Amino acid sequence: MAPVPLSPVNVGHIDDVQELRKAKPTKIPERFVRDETERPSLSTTSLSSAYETIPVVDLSKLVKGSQDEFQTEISKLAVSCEEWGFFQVVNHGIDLDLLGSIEKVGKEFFMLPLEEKQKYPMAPGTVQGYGQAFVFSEDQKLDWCNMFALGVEPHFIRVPKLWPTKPHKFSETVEEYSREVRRLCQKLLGFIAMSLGLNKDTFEEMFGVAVQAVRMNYYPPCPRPDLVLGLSPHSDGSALTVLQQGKGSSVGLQILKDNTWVPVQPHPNALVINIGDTMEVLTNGRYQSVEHRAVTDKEKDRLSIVTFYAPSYDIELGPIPQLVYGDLPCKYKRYSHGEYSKHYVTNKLQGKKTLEFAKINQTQNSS
Ligand SMILES: O=C(O)CCC(=O)C(=O)O
Ligand SMILES: [Fe+2]
Repeated sequence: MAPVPLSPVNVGHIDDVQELRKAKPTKIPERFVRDETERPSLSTTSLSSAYETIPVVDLSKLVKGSQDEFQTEISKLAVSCEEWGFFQVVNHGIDLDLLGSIEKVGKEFFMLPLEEKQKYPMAPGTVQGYGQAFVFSEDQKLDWCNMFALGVEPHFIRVPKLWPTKPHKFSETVEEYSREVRRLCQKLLGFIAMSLGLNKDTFEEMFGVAVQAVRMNYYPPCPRPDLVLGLSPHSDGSALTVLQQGKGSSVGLQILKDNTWVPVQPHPNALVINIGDTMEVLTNGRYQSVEHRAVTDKEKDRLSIVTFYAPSYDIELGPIPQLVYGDLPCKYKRYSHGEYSKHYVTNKLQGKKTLEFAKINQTQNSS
């Protein structure tokens, strides 16, 4: 969430999705209706939950398991990162009451009257505050989602006037939650480094004071879930993302695996972790970010609370030398996360297109 200069972007009128729903339109407004190829049609969605479920990693076995348990779990972590780019983590060490509290204040925020939420507006072309991010033109399709996002760490990325005073305890819960999630990211990065045969501190040492942002996505029920998307397909610009799904909400997150959209079944008390574009670059493509999207439900609403964790904006990074070897060419260039973040937040969500920014043209590279 790099601070982006305000540019005069003409995004046209963006309907607030909760207000739209209250008005009960007989037809979904055209700006939300996806072209046929983009609709969440059943043909491209896996229905077989039996074997198509993302792996579950037990963090307690990595932190304090026996040597055998550690080995089994670290191999599972490696397979999860390499083959799925996604996993769910259980026994993650974050107090379940805190997960309940952030969900509660998040929901309460979205239930506030529109005028109250609009005290924290997301200006066109920016990504913090209440509104819809990643909208850059009048003819761009809109997601069936209201968002509220905050830069959290380091402090200079915070925009204090966007931190809500209502609901009571919102801001202090975000603080406490973010502290715990930061610790979790640090632990996970240590084990991810080990799963690659690297020193445990590799990422923490490279990252400097890591950038952390939180985004809450609220998806109201939609009368025509077959026509709209809750969130457009994208990969995250982060190194790691931690996603919490509201308890009892509909299944909304889908990930693209072998050209099929696989739904992520919420696992009780687990957090969903995914590899972001930055990790793909640092591992020279060994752990790749994976395209994902959110779909909506006819009856149920859904809240997701998403934390993005990334290196400091000003440190130049590139593929880790130990992961560029043999005849494996270096596939990505060096740049700072600030540069990437600026590129990411000034483009619409479009699958993995944003990562083209980082790729080295292989023909050029080998000549
Ligand atoms: O709501 C979800 O499950 C997906 C959210 C997401 O991918 C994001 O905020 O980057
Ligand atoms: Fe995402």
